[in-house]
Amino acid sequence: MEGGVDYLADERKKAEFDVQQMKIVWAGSHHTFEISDRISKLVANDPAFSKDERTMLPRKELFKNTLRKASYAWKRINDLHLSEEEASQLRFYVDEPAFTDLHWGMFIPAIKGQGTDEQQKKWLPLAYKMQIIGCYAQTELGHGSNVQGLETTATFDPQTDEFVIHSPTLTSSKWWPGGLGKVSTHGVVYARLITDGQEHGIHGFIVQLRRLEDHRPLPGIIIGDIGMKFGNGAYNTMDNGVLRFDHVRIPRDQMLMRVSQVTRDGKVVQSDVPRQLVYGTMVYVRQTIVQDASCALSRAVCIATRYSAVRRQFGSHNGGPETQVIDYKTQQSRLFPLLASAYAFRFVGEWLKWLYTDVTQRLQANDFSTLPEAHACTAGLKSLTTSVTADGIEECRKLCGGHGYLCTSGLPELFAVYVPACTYEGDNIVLMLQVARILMKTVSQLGSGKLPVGTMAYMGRIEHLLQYRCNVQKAEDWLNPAIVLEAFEARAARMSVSCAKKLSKFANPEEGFAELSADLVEAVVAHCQLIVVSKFIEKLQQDIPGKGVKQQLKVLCGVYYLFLLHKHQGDFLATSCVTPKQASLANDQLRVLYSQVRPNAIALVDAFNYTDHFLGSILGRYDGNVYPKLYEAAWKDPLNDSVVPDGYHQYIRPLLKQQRSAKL
Ligand SMILES: CC/C=C\C/C=C\C/C=C\C/C=C\CCC(=O)SCCNC(=O)CCNC(=O)[C@H](O)C(C)(C)COP(=O)(O)OP(=O)(O)OC[C@H]1O[C@@H](n2cnc3c(N)ncnc32)[C@H](O)[C@@H]1OP(=O)(O)O
Ligand SMILES: Cc1cc2nc3c(=O)[nH]c(=O)nc-3n(C[C@H](O)[C@H](O)[C@H](O)COP(=O)(O)OP(=O)(O)OC[C@H]3O[C@@H](n4cnc5c(N)ncnc54)[C@H](O)[C@@H]3O)c2cc1C
Repeated sequence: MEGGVDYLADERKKAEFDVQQMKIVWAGSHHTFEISDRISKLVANDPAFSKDERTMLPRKELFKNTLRKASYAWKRINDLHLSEEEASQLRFYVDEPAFTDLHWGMFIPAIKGQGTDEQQKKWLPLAYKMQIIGCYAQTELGHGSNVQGLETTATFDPQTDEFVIHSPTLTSSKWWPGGLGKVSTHGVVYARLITDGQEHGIHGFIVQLRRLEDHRPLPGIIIGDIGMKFGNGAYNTMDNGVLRFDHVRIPRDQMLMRVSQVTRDGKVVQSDVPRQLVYGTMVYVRQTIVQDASCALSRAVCIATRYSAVRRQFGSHNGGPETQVIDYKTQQSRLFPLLASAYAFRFVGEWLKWLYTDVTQRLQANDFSTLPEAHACTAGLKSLTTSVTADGIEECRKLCGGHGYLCTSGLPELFAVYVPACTYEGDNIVLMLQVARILMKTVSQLGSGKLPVGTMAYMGRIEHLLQYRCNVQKAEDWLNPAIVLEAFEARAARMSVSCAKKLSKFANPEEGFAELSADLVEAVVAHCQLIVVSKFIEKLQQDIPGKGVKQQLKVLCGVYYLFLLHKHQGDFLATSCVTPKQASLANDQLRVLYSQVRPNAIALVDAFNYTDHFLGSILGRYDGNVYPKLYEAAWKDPLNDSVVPDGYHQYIRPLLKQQRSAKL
């Protein structure tokens, strides 16, 4: 709290659990809580990281300001000798998309994942010290989703032992890479490998783009920013770029050679690692995006929940206070499922991080068996969580009524920054269709004796799930996790099997897949929701200390799955996983759970431990002092710098004068 009156104090007193312990559950551990708490305050208390005017700055100023912040952040990281974990938290709490995200988040991971030991030894120290700044240059003007369709070429020249990087067409121009437009000195550039006139698929190459002396593009390189993007401030702090190559030469050892090598005489040698590792950086980032989803959604929910407790409309009796809008059942039924989803995504993100770490360790030991599971889970969960989060932020804006539309609510910028997550790192539909292929393959192999593993393991009980009948008889039965899991498993399995049956009727499976793709996406959604529900339930099986903490999480878990059951009851009914009566009981139980969330709502968002700086929202202020601050902020708008606006004499006065003379 920043001092002064706490207008939400009464709300905080209603909490039935230990908020401090919940903060630790949210953070993941005492250790991560301590770091994120300390670093978020460090950033919040430093005026150099202020975000106040961000939505009002013209692009050039905005961008320069981002450069200033990034350079200052780097200075603080070094001055304070921050660890890698602390440094990454600092960049997170600075809360401004910048070239550094791509440098640390994709360029370095690409070299780590696809470079040989020797290449890592050469390039990583330079990147870690930021003596070079890198981006991830994959997408082109003509192709993003279809990576195999990229047109940039990397042709081996045996005479000079070099690759010639070239953009043969306009559509082969690299287009979108963050950090490329104005900052990066280097890029991991994805191009079509050609040796001896033969094509060998897409590979990554480290290419220097700008001179280190004066930042000018190297010969043969055309480079710039692709222009303004959606929203004020928002993602416009990022220099997403365009890049063309005119026969640019790089040494042979700058092809990332963990997956395939090109020998001195131009032979392509495949390692024993699968080709899909070329896509490994995307798997890594998709996993981080799931964790980011819980951050973005929790942030919007925190704003909407606090404001809903402050805002009052209607319902005054005998001159008493009006009703807090959070007490309206409709408000609760829109807000609390999002609150529950924020927690659900936190836990599934935690699990996915574990899965990714496990897969990485296995890969290092040349065990590639869990790669398809990692691909399916990261692709599916990235799609599910970003879609729900983007829609959820917009719902939170609506939950804040008119004031939610003001930039000072923080919600418009949050939405504008967040919404491309549905597209970048793989368009959500394209990724869901990847999962659909894996689901269909799993179903088709069920009779072969090959047991499905990991998150698909439930398919191994297909006979049982096809015969399953839900035995809920009263509303409280829906609080039994075993019953819930079976209902979600049966729904997902039946939807997949139904698609597989339809698919088998097509003579050409590819045509069938295309024809049924909308149904397949629905089956994937059911499968991914099952994963999130099951990971939430698994979390509840852990030892969770703190008075009332586990109980609150149980309530939120119930809200999460019963809301899904209610929203998708069409699926559950159509697959006969529940009866209309059972669906109605689920909804009755959901209402009971909403009333249990209500007294704890403010404490549940306090548990995110967000500073007012990070939230960047007057409506979401910790102290709930909304109206005076909204009023104050309005006067800070540049439009209010003068009482009579610029342009009055040119445009308003002649207009008014003309109307007066017309009347006369
Ligand atoms: C503050 C934040 C901090 C850190 C985070 C940093 C940054 C994140 C923040 C913001 C993000 C900012 C920018 C985003 C950057 C980008 O957007 S980079 C560009 C991303 N581009 C994409 O995601 C492209 C999407 N397309 C694809 O992935 C592929 O083209 C495709 C998978 C859709 C299709 O590829 P194909 O080669 O045609 O494959 P296929 O024939 O369908 O499949 C062949 C087999 O390979 C398997 N497979 C596919 N992908 C993967 C993978 N990634 N990993 C493992 N395996 C994979 C597939 O299952 C097939 O397997 P089979 O067994 O059936 O052969
Ligand atoms: C803010 C932002 C930052 C980015 N940063 C980077 C970066 O740093 N580096 C980089 O390389 N790239 C970056 N990208 C590019 C991004 O990865 C691509 O835009 C993304 O992968 C989607 O590809 P696309 O643009 O080709 O979409 P398209 O594939 O053209 O999608 C258009 C529509 O077609 C549909 N569609 C496409 N294929 C299919 C199919 N097979 N079946 C059904 N429907 C289909 C999609 O669902 C979508 O509705 C960034 C993009 C954005 C918006």
